[in-house]
Amino acid sequence: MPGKQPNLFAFREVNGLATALRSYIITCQNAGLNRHDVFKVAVSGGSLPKTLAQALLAEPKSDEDVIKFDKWEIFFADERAVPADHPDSNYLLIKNELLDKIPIHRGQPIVHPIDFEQLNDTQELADAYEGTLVASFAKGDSVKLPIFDLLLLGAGPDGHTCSLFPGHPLLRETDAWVAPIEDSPKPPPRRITLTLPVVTHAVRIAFVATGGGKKEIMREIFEAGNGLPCALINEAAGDRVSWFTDEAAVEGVQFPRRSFL
Ligand SMILES: O=C(O)[C@H](O)[C@@H](O)[C@H](O)[C@H](O)COP(=O)(O)O
Repeated sequence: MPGKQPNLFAFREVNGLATALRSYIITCQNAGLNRHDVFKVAVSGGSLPKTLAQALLAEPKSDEDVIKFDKWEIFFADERAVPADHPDSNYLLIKNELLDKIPIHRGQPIVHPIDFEQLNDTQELADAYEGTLVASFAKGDSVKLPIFDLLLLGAGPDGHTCSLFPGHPLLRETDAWVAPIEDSPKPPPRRITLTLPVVTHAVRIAFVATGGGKKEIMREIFEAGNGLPCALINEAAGDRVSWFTDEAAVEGVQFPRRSFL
């Protein structure tokens, strides 16, 4: 892998992973607040929201260990083409796991769901969500790409992340910030997703991948690459990428682990 390598952290248990993830997110949050007095983060679905909730809802251990939700602006890395109250909705998942359990004062944190109730056409929906990103990240200026402070992503057993699937033409998208997909190999087929250039442009990108079911694809991502979406992100963003895994997920993976300080 050329250039700087991603950080691979492997924890014995998800508890240790969640503690480290909390501390990593606070570091990213504080950097975002220093930069622009807001923390702009995008999240995806799968098992991530549950681990995220475990990390973020934990009791603070010190005065520095503070999650400033009132400064957060939360976006979605991808979404399925279903209403926000549908069981397949990533928004519903994160709402149930996390948002309903944190204090919301005066509309803070700001949450930007992708709501298929308003528009059912995936291209129109992608354009509308891109408009949401433009309003937040560009503010009237011409900006080539949005810069998220942090993306919190999962890794599928086929090496997909967001709704960017292996071998899919969407991986070659260079202009759009948000794109529709009508033929996702993982159901449901209709979705919208952040594009690869947006993902790799983020200040920090964190993947959470746990369980022995991930070890084959983790080997492929870290040892061969094979153009898998997760590997493309590792290659493009290098040490801006951090993988939070458990030992089961990286058993046999030939790639140096870093210790989490
Ligand atoms: O939209 C989806 O289909 C899921 O959100 C999916 O992208 C998920 O994030 C990965 O498959 C990892 O899932 P796990 O973390 O549950 O393994």
